[in-house]
Amino acid sequence: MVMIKVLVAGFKGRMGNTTTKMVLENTDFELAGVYDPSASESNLSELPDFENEDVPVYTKAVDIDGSTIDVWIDFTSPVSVYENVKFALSHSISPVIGTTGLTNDQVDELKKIAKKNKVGGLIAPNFGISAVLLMQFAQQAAKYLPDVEIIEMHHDKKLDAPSGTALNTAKLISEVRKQKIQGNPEEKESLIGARGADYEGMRIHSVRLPGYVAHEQVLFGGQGEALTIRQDSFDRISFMSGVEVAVKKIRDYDELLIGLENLL
Ligand SMILES: NC(=O)c1ccc[n+]([C@@H]2O[C@H](COP(=O)([O-])OP(=O)(O)OC[C@H]3O[C@@H](n4cnc5c(N)ncnc54)[C@H](O)[C@@H]3O)[C@@H](O)[C@H]2O)c1
Ligand SMILES: O=C(O)C1=N[C@H](C(=O)O)CCC1
Repeated sequence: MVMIKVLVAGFKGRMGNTTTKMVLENTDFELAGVYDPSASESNLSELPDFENEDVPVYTKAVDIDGSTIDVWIDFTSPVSVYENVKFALSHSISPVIGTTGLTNDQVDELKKIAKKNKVGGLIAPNFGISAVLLMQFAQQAAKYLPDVEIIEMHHDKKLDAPSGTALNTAKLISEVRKQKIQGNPEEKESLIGARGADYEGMRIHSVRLPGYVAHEQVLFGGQGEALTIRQDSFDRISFMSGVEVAVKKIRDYDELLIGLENLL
C-alpha cells in the first residue's frame, strides 16, 4: 500500500507536537518532514520524544522539496498561515489547515490558487467532532431562535480573538437568520467592550484562561425560554481523528474546502 507523505508545519507547537505523534502512529501515513522556523534541530531524532525517528527538520520553506510531500498539515500562526498555504498549493501539495486567523480576502485568494492548480485542500476552524456538531446544531436552532450570543473560551496562549470556531459559528448562523441588532437599541457600554464583538448584530465574547483548551457555548433566547449548546475540547488529542480523516480524503478533491463537515 502506498503511504501518504505528510509534512507537519508548526511541529514545535502545542498542536504540532500532538499532530507529529499522530502521523507517526498512523500506518497509512509517512512523516516526510516537519517544519518550524523556531527549530534548532536538523533531524527529528534529536528530540527526546522522537529519538528513533529519522525525519528532516525544515526551518525555511525554500528548503522544502515539494515533490516529496503529498499533504501539508498546518498548525502555525495567523501571520504565517497564508504564505504556507500558498507555498503548498503552488507545489501541488494538499494543505490541511487548522491554523485560524486567515482573513476572508486571504481565503478567497487561496481558493482561486487551489482552483487554478486543481489541488484539493481543507481549512477547518475546528477538527473536533463536538465542535463541528455544535456549529451545525447552532445553525439549525438559529432558524427558530434568532437571538443568539456566543461565548468562546480558550487557553491564555491563544493569539487570535475571537476564535476561528466562534467566527465560523456566527457566519453559519448569519446564513440562516435575517440581519438583526440584538439587545436594547438604546444600550450604552459604560466599559468599552462589555457587550463583546459584533458579527452582523450577534455578540461574541472571548475568554482566555490558563487550564482551558478550547470550549464554546452558543446561547439562544426566546419568549420565556432559552437554549444553550456547549462543546468542550479537554485535550488536543480530540482534534486528531478529524485531521486523520482530512489527510486521507483531501487528495480526492480539486478545490479548497472550508469546514471538516465537507469530508465527513
Ligand atoms: N482547527 C483546529 O481544530 C485547531 C485546534 C487547535 C489549534 N488550532 C489553531 O492552530 C494554530 C496553532 O495553535 P498552537 O496552540 O499549536 O500554537 P503554538 O504557538 O503552540 O504553535 C505554533 C507553532 O508554529 C510555529 N510557526 C510559526 N510560524 C511558522 C511558519 N511560518 N511555518 C511553520 N511553523 C511556524 C511556531 O514556531 C510554533 O512552534 C492556532 O491558529 C490555533 O488557533 C486549530
Ligand atoms: O487552541 C486554539 O487556539 C484553538 N483554536 C481554534 C479556534 O480558533 O477556533 C479551535 C480549537 C483550538
